[in-house]
Amino acid sequence: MENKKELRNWLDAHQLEHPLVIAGPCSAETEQQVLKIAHELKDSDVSYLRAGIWKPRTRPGNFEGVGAIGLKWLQRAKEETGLLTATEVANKAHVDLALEHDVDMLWIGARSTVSPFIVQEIADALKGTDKVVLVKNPVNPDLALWLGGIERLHSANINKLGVIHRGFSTYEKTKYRNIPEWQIAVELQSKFPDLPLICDPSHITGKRDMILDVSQTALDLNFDGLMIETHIDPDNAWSDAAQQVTPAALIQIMKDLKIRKVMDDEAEFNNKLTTLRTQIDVIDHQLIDTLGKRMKVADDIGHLKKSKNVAVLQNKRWNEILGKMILEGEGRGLSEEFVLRMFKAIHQESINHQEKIIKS
Ligand SMILES: C=C(O[C@@H]1C=C(C(=O)O)C=C[C@H]1O)C(=O)O
Repeated sequence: MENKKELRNWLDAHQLEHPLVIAGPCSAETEQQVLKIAHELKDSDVSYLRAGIWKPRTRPGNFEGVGAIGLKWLQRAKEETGLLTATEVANKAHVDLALEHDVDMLWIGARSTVSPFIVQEIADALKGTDKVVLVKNPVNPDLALWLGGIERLHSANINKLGVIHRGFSTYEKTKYRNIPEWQIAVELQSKFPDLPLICDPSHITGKRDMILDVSQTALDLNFDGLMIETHIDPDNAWSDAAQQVTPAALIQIMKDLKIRKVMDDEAEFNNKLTTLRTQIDVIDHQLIDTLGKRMKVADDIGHLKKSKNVAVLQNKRWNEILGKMILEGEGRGLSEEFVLRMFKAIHQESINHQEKIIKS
């Protein structure tokens, strides 16, 4: 699949002056709950009312969604408020029911995107549809798998496509529920600049008080829209209580978000930008040059180790370097996380160089 301008058509047709907003409860719970949320969101920036009807839960025994009856509640919400509707589908039966109930936007969840069999089944069931279909990233940070989902839908003649970035699972405990790994979304944008890209800060953060901050980052990275879980009584929600916000909080988030332009034509701004970018280019050149020099020293160490039959990995020395560099980084405004990532990558390259020498 190639990038093409038309990929944006369905989004442009909304003629919005703000990011696309998809909001509503994690799960549809009762008809009254769905209708109340819809009415509270009716006059906001929200275009699509979302609600989970079938909920894929990590472990059995939790609330797994109300099922098809919830689609009738969405239909009624649309009739009463004019909001378009959106829900997750995970197999052919879901697709058939969603289409029967005229759901306007369907998305494939992160746990389904990992399975090409499931995505293909959904693509076949949706063949040629004029509904909007969005693909959430797979739970593991695999851009090819994510794009593979889009390509399967595209091959089934579905033209109103988009992607949702909901973060990636990790075994490590972090401040996020699912770490954003923004560079994956940035890479996706550079491959498909016209494919609408939506951020789901609710699943990235898992916590309502971090949603504004992550939404702002997404907009600063040129995301086209936001999907935010919204509930009239978040603390008593039947699923994902901690990450849902009230409709009033959602409206406030929309007010607080700063929408930035992609570029500005003013000459003075552009001159300054060019000067600063020239500085970055020079520094990047120095970085590569310095790294090349460091690897040459690692090669010399490799030869030395080979001559005395000494192991490549030297944990004590390595941990000393890491400790020192974290401190030095701190003094220069570099986060521990960044210094660790960067030096782990450098260490791996150094090991690869020495391995090559020792094995030769
Ligand atoms: C270069 C060495 O080999 C390995 C690579 C290191 C590095 O690149 O800094 C540090 C320790 C070793 O694990 C060394 O032993 O000093």
